[in-house]
Amino acid sequence: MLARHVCFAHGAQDVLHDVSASVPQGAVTAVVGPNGAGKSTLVEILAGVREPRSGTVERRGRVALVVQRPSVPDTLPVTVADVVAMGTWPRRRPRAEVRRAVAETVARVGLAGFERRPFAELSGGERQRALLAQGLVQRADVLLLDEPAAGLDAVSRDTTRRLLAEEARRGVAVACVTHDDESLRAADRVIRLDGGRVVG
Ligand SMILES: Nc1ncnc2c1ncn2[C@@H]1O[C@H](COP(=O)(O)OP(=O)(O)OP(=O)(O)O)[C@@H](O)[C@H]1O
Repeated sequence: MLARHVCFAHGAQDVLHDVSASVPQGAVTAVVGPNGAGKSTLVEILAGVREPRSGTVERRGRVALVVQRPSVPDTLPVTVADVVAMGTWPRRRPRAEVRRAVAETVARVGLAGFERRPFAELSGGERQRALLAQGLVQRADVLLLDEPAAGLDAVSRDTTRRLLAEEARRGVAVACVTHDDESLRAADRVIRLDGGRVVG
């Protein structure tokens, strides 16, 4: 995946200035920089949920985006298994295969036994892991994540890093916004943003 000369404005103000960056297959790319640097905006543009004001994004294959944990109404009647299964919606698969993939992926993120729990009843870190599972179950060619380790304990952060490395090993182009030094060290490549520009 390749972004070329991307500019993006929230309202009248540009928050990304002439950003060019690549997210190659088979590698984990960390997207780092201070608060407000434009990391989430860049990931949303790479994912195609926002359109650049100018510049281009070249995408190959299917893209999965893992958003930061959303707040959900307590009464929202969806379970962990439902949230993960939503990741299978873009590509129709036989029901038995969906069930198997959901169970496998829930276990990969360490949530085995939580399948029937209402999503709204999970802790913040558990929700984040369910959303990671929703991204992984898609088996997309590009996996984009906005701070997947935010609020996770050390063991879960470690699991998340290992899962992203596994995805990269099977050829996925992984890009991950992070503030965490361990994730930065574990990444194969880095896109460093500051003030909406690529630096360093
Ligand atoms: N919906 C919005 N409307 C107006 N400005 C916005 C909006 N979303 C983000 N911004 C601004 O765009 C800039 C980049 O925000 P972005 O969320 O991409 O930064 P970030 O690097 O992901 O920050 P953080 O580390 O705090 O998550 C910031 O100055 C922010 O205030």
